[in-house]
Amino acid sequence: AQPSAPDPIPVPLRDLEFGQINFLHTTDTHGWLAGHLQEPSYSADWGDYISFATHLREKVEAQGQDLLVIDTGDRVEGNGLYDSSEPKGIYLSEIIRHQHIDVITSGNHELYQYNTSNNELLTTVPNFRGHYLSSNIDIYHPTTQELVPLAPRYKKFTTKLQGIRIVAFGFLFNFNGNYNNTVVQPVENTIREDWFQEAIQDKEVDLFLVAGHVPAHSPEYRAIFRAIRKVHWATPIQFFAGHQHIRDYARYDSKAMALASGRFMETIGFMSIDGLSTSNRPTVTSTPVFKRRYIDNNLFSFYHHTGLDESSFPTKKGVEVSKMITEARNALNLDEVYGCAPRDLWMSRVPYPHPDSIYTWLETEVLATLLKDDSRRSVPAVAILNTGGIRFDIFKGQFTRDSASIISPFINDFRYVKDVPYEKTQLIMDVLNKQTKILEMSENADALSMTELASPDQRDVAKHAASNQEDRESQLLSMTAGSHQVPLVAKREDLNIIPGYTTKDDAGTDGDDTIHSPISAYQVPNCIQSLLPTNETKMPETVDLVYINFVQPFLVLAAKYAGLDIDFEKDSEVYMPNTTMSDLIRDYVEANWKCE
Ligand SMILES: Nc1ccn([C@@H]2O[C@H](COP(=O)(O)O)[C@@H](O)[C@H]2O)c(=O)n1
Ligand SMILES: [Zn+2]
Ligand SMILES: [Zn+2]
Repeated sequence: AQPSAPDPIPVPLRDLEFGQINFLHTTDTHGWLAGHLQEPSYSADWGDYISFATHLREKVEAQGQDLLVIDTGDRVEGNGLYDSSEPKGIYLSEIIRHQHIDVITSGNHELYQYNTSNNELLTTVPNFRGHYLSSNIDIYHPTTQELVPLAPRYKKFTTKLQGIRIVAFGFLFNFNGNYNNTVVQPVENTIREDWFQEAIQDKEVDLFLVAGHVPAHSPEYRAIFRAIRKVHWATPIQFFAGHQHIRDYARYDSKAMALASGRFMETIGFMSIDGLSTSNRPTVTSTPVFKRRYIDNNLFSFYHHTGLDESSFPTKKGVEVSKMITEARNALNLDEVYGCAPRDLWMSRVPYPHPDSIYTWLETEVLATLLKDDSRRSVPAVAILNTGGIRFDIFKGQFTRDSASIISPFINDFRYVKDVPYEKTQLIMDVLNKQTKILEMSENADALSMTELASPDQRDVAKHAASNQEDRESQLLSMTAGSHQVPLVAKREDLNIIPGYTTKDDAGTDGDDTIHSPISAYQVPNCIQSLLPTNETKMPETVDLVYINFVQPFLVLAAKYAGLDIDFEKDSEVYMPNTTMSDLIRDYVEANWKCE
């Protein structure tokens, strides 16, 4: 762990249940390779994860079993370790490569910017040659301009000890917000291509492995499941999922499961399968047994699951990588203190609006006081911000350079359109905040989902049904009941129960390794707004409509719905040039949050 990371708290744990093949899975790490420096439950770093995977591999291999390590993308954007370097990501790529990863894929964040996807092609793919898979992404090569697959479409391999014959794919969900140097083919089209159909015709396969930056419960994974089942009615399929930033597990049938392992290095997903027919043992006919576990990323959990301790756990490589992270953080000055937060500000632990809501704080304090273009000082404005642009809570205490990247990593401009009737801006807000898909009537027929504007974990509305009190209480009850059904090795009287994940998924409520008390979660809107004041006291008739540029494609549709004829490409201009949300937050913190 990093020198300033808090010690983990001893808590009751559920064991891992191993099988013929075992998996460790990360997704949506978004640069958090240092772990969480303000939260003991997630305080292990990438070096610790390397030690953990090494020991777990030794442990299962000693039993004649296999271990594979998977990562399903969104490794970039969201933490100072990635976003603070110039160019971005120079330290991150060097650190990540030290983990042995058997199957690795791209997320959408690898594709938003021209440089990020090129960095995948020129650095990450070669670093993980033979392991990086990209079934539905092509890229215009930066030197030849030729459209080429980002990485091989699929691979077939046999595991070391069990001789399990695996055909593996690497998918990205149907993403259309990529920069124009990449092409993401819809999954439903990809699975009709010859290479995919040939790959799934193979009869000598014991397991299909579909790794992807795709939600566990999604039309894309259902389509892949159906395509494989048309040819192989009974071959087991293991999906690894991501993008929604939630812990989740989907059961497609008795032999096809999907595991999603959260976000931001909070969770190391574990999966095992037993009872597979293999090249070594071809005759097993029973239904395989799938087990899943969401491991809290901290040393207490790692020691427990490996049976090791403070002195026997660290490996040479793990310690070296932890040191690389410390050195990178120092070189980037990530601990530089901008101010001290007087209280916690939450994304979804409190309702919105609320005095402790980060969005209420942004609306009423940050945007209202600091967002103003010099040339538009006398013009009132309504500023619209997508809640998904805000990525994490603010904890009471030191607010650092790292915190600024963590809360708001994106280089999004503010733009504006002048003379928009105030009433229409409110209609636009209503449309943006509907949880609907809108079909663009113009030249392309892509559906834009307004929920893309929100924080990723807000998109699965069903999951958030769990935010109401009744459901939380029943979760707590079933969690306690569940704890009787699985081994609870570390349950001792002196162990605390602390707030954290209490996951409910298709296999029940016993997936988390750590028994936690629940945390409240409330739905927040897709977009928030701030009325930027002038000296005028009465409500203006027309305003500047100011917005974060990420919102523009959605705004185009919402404005049409509101009956406005605005050509956003032509009619909008940059508002407060060279200013990002992160800059405004930093300015606010420096001016208002003095440390004692
Ligand atoms: N420039 C950007 C890019 C993304 N966002 C927000 O992030 C969401 C995607 O995040 P995942 O980690 O789930 O892939 C996206 O839907 C936006 O809400 C942004 O605000 N600005
Ligand atoms: Zn993500
Ligand atoms: Zn994503």
